[in-house]
Amino acid sequence: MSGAGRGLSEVDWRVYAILDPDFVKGDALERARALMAGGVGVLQLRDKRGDARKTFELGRALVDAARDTKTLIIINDRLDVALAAGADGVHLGPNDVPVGAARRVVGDRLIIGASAGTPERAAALVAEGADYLGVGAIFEARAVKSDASSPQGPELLRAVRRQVGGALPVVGIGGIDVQNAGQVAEAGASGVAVIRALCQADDPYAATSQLRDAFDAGLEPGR
Ligand SMILES: Cc1ncc(COP(=O)(O)OP(=O)(O)O)c(N)n1
Ligand SMILES: Cc1nc(C(=O)O)sc1CCOP(=O)(O)O
Ligand SMILES: [Mg+2]
Repeated sequence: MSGAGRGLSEVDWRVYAILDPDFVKGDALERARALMAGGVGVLQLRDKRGDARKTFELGRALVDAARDTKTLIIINDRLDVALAAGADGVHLGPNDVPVGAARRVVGDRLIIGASAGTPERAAALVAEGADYLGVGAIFEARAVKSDASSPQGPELLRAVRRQVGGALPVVGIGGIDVQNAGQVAEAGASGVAVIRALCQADDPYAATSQLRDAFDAGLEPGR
């Protein structure tokens, strides 16, 4: 059960927005509100340059803004900030607190997401207690994350699904947009995690539903 009382099975993973203040056009909180109105199921705060206080303050504002919505709020990297801000969860990568250690501290109080770049890593993270996986880089993403892997293509998602089965949500990440979201759905992902496609869209509300439609189209049989 998440910090806000929502169970994992109630979450709509199809559009997972990552709000990164370094890439947001305009005001971050205003954009977050538009994304929530557009129906993003998950919104991650990825604040790579803010200090803990600044991330806490924006995180807290996002938690307040999400209160009467179905959007889950996740904090990137910082377990302490996720707990203090009352977020639903934390997303942990290879340079963050290990998933198993985080799980021992928070039990079921937080959803714990983790980054997997290979099927083997995905299996290890599931064993450590991850609730969902972010898998990438699917397409080119080094303009946003300088240490992202070279593009692995949707085949990486297929390989991760073969390894971990359907037991937990798996979102693709890296260079995903309305043009290629369908390929990510076809490869077995539960959703698409995106920065530029939503942080830089002129109309974030419309962009959210376009991305969801593109993802859904990839799920249609015989496509
Ligand atoms: C949903 C999702 N998947 C992967 C990542 C990447 O996390 P990480 O590898 O820790 O890299 P940074 O984003 O912290 O630079 C993510 N943030 N979200
Ligand atoms: C934060 C992040 N993680 C990645 C990974 O491969 O783990 S790629 C990436 C950047 C995603 O930004 P955009 O949607 O604009 O490509
Ligand atoms: Mg990280």
